[in-house]
Amino acid sequence: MENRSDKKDTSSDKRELHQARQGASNLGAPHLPEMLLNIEDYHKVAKTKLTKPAYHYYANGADDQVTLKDNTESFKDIRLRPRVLVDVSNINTKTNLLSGRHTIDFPIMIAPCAMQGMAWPHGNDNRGAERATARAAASMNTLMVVSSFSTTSMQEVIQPVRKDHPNAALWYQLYVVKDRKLTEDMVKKAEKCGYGAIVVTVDASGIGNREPEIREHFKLPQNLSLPNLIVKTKDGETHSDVFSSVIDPSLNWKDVDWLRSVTHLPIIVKGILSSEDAVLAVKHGCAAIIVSNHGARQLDMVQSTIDALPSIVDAVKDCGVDIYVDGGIRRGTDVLKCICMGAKAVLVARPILWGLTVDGEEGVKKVLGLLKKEFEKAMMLCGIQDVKDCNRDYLLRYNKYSKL
Ligand SMILES: Cc1cc2nc3c(=O)[nH]c(=O)nc-3n(C[C@H](O)[C@H](O)[C@H](O)COP(=O)(O)O)c2cc1C
Ligand SMILES: CC(C)CC(=O)C(=O)O
Repeated sequence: MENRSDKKDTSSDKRELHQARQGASNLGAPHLPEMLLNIEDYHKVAKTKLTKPAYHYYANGADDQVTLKDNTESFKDIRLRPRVLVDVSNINTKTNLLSGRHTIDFPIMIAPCAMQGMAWPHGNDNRGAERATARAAASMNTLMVVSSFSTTSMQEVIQPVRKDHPNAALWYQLYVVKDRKLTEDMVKKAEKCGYGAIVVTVDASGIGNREPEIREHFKLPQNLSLPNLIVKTKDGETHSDVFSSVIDPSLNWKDVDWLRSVTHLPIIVKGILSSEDAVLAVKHGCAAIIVSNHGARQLDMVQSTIDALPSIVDAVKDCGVDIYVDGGIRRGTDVLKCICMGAKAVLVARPILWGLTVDGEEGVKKVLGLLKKEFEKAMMLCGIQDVKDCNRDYLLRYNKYSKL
């Protein structure tokens, strides 16, 4: 059995949550919701609630998971260099994206995450998960990127959310599929239903070798589907089989030009790790780039994203494109380091999945709220009044005692 339940909150759900909290407390995790103080607390509780295959699909990285560890550990090699006696009675974290196309309250966005239905199998016919995430993002005044591999169709995510939050900011993440007509249809549909940009993922010509999920025989549960791709997995078929059969490994820079020709939406490339590719993205008219190693789920042994970020910023900072970064961000101080290094905003994936698993929309809101609060406190204690003032003078490379 893959899913815990497909019904609305009932007393058995509450019993389950109580048991999960008790289990979590045996694992050393806090059991009172108000004691979930940080992202790792949410992770511990989520682990007790998810099925083993789903947990391994969400949590793990590729091969020996060297980069997975680096993504979080590399933040520790950078230390903060605060300034004092600065008036920080009003901290401003409002951030403009894509030359003012969107304004978000704080520079932390939700990264595209496939198959959220396993984390929150509630709502109409199991289509509530991505909606819960989108509602949480909208009510916190930040942005969500919806995955091509979502378990709720792109229309069914955006339409109900926009009813309550007419300005909800959502972007659509695109996997370019071999069937270019379907790719074009997806892009046009995203444009029609109100998504604000197309985020094309470019680091997945094939799926990474994720051994823990293979060992656990991870498969999308039969009661879930991938409606954007018009795919329902067949018996015995894994998401990796689906991925290999639909994703186009011939994708190249000419396709980025083609994408720009079929939509008016800004194109953002996700999965850039070199300054050369960042420069190419600018040449091919992309509006923004996301420095990402796909949460270390694709190619192991690549650089952590916080280490890849500075040379990319240096290469394209004057070109008028936004630079975003994701990977291993778990604390407000991590966010501050990214912004001081030159990113406009960051994205988080796994923390959102942990919040969604623990308490649906409320859980995602709490996780976003935690990161926001930690970020504001880090700015305050660093003597930074406005996100626009973040720069590398606030950073030190630990052990090398040099400024970045
Ligand atoms: C379970 C899971 C599913 C993901 N699905 C997608 C996806 O559909 N498309 C995509 O571009 N990236 C996907 N990613 C990668 C994230 O968007 C992001 O790049 C990365 O996970 C950020 O690192 P973090 O999880 O450490 O925050 C996924 C990541 C996870 C953990
Ligand atoms: C279907 C998957 C390849 C989605 C994804 O990007 C991921 O699991 O990292």
